[in-house]
Amino acid sequence: MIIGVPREIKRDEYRVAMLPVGVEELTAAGHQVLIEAGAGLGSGLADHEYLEAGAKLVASADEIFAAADLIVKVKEPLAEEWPKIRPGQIVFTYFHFAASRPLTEAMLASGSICLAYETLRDAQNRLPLLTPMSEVAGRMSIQEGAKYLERPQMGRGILLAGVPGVAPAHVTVLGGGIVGANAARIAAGFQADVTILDVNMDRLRYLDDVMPPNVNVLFSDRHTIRSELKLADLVIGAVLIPGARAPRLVARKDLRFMKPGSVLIDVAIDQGGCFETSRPTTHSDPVYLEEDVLHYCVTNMPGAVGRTSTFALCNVTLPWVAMVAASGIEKALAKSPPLVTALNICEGRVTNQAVAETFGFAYSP
Ligand SMILES: NC(=O)C1=CN([C@@H]2O[C@H](COP(=O)(O)OP(=O)(O)OC[C@H]3O[C@@H](n4cnc5c(N)ncnc54)[C@H](O)[C@@H]3O)[C@@H](O)[C@H]2O)C=CC1
Ligand SMILES: CC(=O)C(=O)O
Repeated sequence: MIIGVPREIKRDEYRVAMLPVGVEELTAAGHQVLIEAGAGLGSGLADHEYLEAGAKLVASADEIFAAADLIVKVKEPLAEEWPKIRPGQIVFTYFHFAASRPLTEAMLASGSICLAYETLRDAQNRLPLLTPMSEVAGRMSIQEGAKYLERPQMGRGILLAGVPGVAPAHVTVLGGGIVGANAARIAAGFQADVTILDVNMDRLRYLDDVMPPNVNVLFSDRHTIRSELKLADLVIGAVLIPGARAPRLVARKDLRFMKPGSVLIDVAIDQGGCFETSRPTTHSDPVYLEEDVLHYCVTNMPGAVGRTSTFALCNVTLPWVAMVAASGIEKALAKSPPLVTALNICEGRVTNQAVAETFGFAYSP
């Protein structure tokens, strides 16, 4: 199979979808890997490392999209990439379809086969291709939150840890999954006073067992969220209903409960965001004020720490790329139930129920 790895073109995206070791493994298995020149530079991976591993370096994304049977990417295809995607071409990447009707319509029209990292579920019901980036974003959310709580960054001038005689910050984490648990652990390490809210009681019991003593867990409902907003200096939005648009847990009118200069980090923005006032931002221009509350809504947080994130992502994606390349898409889907859960769009049909329901499209199981 011909596998193509284009350079990511999303703003401030420094990840690449394949490591040189991946190229070596795939070429040893008889496949050809095309990589766009410079694709790895943001992650500190030079072209010659890919060449030495057996890749063919190509000058433009056009050549990759024209030749490859399987495109392996990091972020969702952007509008300028849509016309390059061909009927029957397999595209394996983060899509987050529920956050974008235009992207969903474009991929339906392309006739391509869209495998989304973020919905692939393993036999234990986990999301193994989302997890590493959620670990990165969860940990990063606290370092970004700490920075934007500083007064020169428009925050309320709060040190997460406090000092002897002055209380630490209160950090509220909405959603206690991978992002939430990683955020809570880092915030707790900073000595902040942390609360995690979730609707899954088993998850709350687990978090209660494993988290340090400065982390409390609460059931997530409207009243508890409102009480937390009154206390919080920093709120992390980390809820997920796989495939679906993120539930809106905080309305604009709820922001009046918050202290001016407090900070919201909406990690769930890639699925549309869990605050009514969230809108996507970039690493170059990450924050804005709404109702005196600072919002940080970067859709590709791990992109800023490209080297860490590229290794973490490629470690988990390579076996799936290798499987699709070895078997072809039909056989791979037939033998791998997890791969079926990654299939969101197939040659003009929506094959993920949550995506179909989000936009009112017919669902083709
Ligand atoms: N902005 C970015 O760069 C990145 C964003 N993400 C996003 O972060 C989000 C969270 O991802 P994960 O932690 O991996 O998901 P996860 O599935 O591990 O955790 C989500 C948690 O939300 C909980 N939840 C659902 N509805 C809730 C509600 N109404 N109230 C409270 N909790 C609720 C679930 O029970 C679950 O524990 C996803 O949208 C993911 O795509 C992940 C990585 C990078
Ligand atoms: C999960 C995701 O969309 C990202 O890592 O950018």
